[in-house]
Amino acid sequence: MSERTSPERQRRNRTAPDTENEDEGEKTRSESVTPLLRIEDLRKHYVDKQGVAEWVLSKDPGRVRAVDGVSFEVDRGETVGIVGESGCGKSTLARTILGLHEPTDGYIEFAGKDVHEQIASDRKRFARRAQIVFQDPSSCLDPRMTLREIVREPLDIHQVGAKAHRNEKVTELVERVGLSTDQLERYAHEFSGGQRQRIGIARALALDPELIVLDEPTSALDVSVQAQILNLLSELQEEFNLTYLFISHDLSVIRYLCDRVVVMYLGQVAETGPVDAVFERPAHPYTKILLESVPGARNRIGEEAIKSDIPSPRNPPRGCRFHTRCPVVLPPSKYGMEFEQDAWQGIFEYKLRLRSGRLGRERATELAELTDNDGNEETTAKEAVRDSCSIPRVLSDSTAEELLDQSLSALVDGDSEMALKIMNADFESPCEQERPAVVDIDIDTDHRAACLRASDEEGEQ
Ligand SMILES: Nc1ncnc2c1ncn2[C@@H]1O[C@H](COP(=O)(O)OP(=O)(O)OP(=O)(O)O)[C@@H](O)[C@H]1O
Repeated sequence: MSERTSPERQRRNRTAPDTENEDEGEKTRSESVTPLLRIEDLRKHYVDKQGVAEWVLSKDPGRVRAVDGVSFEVDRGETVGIVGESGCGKSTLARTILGLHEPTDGYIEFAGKDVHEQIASDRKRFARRAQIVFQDPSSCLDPRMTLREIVREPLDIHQVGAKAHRNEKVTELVERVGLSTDQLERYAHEFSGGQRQRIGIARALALDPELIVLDEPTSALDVSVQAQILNLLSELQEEFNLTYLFISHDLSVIRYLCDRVVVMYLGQVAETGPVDAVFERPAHPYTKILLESVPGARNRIGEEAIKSDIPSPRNPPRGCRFHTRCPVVLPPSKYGMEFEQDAWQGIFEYKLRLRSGRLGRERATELAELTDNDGNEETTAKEAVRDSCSIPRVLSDSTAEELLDQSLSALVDGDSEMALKIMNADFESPCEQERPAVVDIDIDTDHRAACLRASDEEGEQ
């Protein structure tokens, strides 16, 4: 890892928070330079209740590592996007930041102060400063309440001003989000999806928050309605000096709305930086795949473009979590970079298939039967396995060739365990061993990625 001071650290150094004079509503000098939100090595693990029997018997029930060591910052007035496939921990991250989940470990700072302490001393005050808008507003809009009551509820709970003032504020908010005051006595179910989302936004704005977490706020809406809501969010941000944390699957929406983006993979940060830098010069293989798999305007994550299914956060791969799907896994250092990349990817694919149990003697025989080679049975099966994993018939490195051949022989003899043992001992990628640190790609723009290839390049500079 670089000896240089990371941008995060540099920013922190110039901000020694002077929070003593921080009266409610008063912005101190330090607030203007301190990031509004600072997350450091945040973890949120759920107790895994899947398989109740196992859970009851086990003294150490399994854990779902939904968020597992995430660090980033959000400056005031910024919009930071959180993107990643379903299940990578985006919502858990958002809810933990807002204090809706207790973190397992790590630190969350809001306006220069520990969120945990802020919540412990005055949960209501923190709730006024940080609000959330959910994907499906219906889930949090009580069907027995009218539009007026829904938007007024936070003001009532927090006892903001007299009743007349609250009603006045409701009218202003309703008009500001593009709804009509004629609709104030209507119930939530009488509104369309887009209108319900406007209600959710008005409600989130009621307490004049500084931060709004937008959890997939437009993904349930039609494209045209989506654009209207995004425009509304942009206008509101400028008008009320809001900071947004914007969670989405949709890369085109992220690019449209966000200043910076955090790409998450299995509970960890894969890459982060300004949207233009990350979209135009992605440094992490996962980001590249996400971007390549989504041509056209509506850039949704094309999971089919990635080699295999996403592993479970219950049992994430060790080392780099992306190594089981990565198309550019590093070759073992003992073979050096002379190992042809294509050949190495084939060898690694063979190893992953062995490890997952997708490849055994039976499968090797099936593959051999599909070929029209009627030579020696063992040779045919070994060649069929090589072909199916795109491994050249002969590797240029003679030691590697000998070891791979031993593994293939064990496989076709029915000893998959030995076949895997050889591969584990002699073909272990650094990506399986080492969790990559998040390193600078471009220190000036705060573009960073967690990939051993990026670390190697940084080390060479
Ligand atoms: N209460 C819970 N108990 C156990 N596991 C949970 C709980 N909530 C979420 N998870 C698991 O944690 C992981 C992360 O879930 P999370 O909802 O944060 O992901 P996400 O990226 O927001 O997904 P999506 O885009 O589908 O909303 C998933 O594997 C999920 O099944």
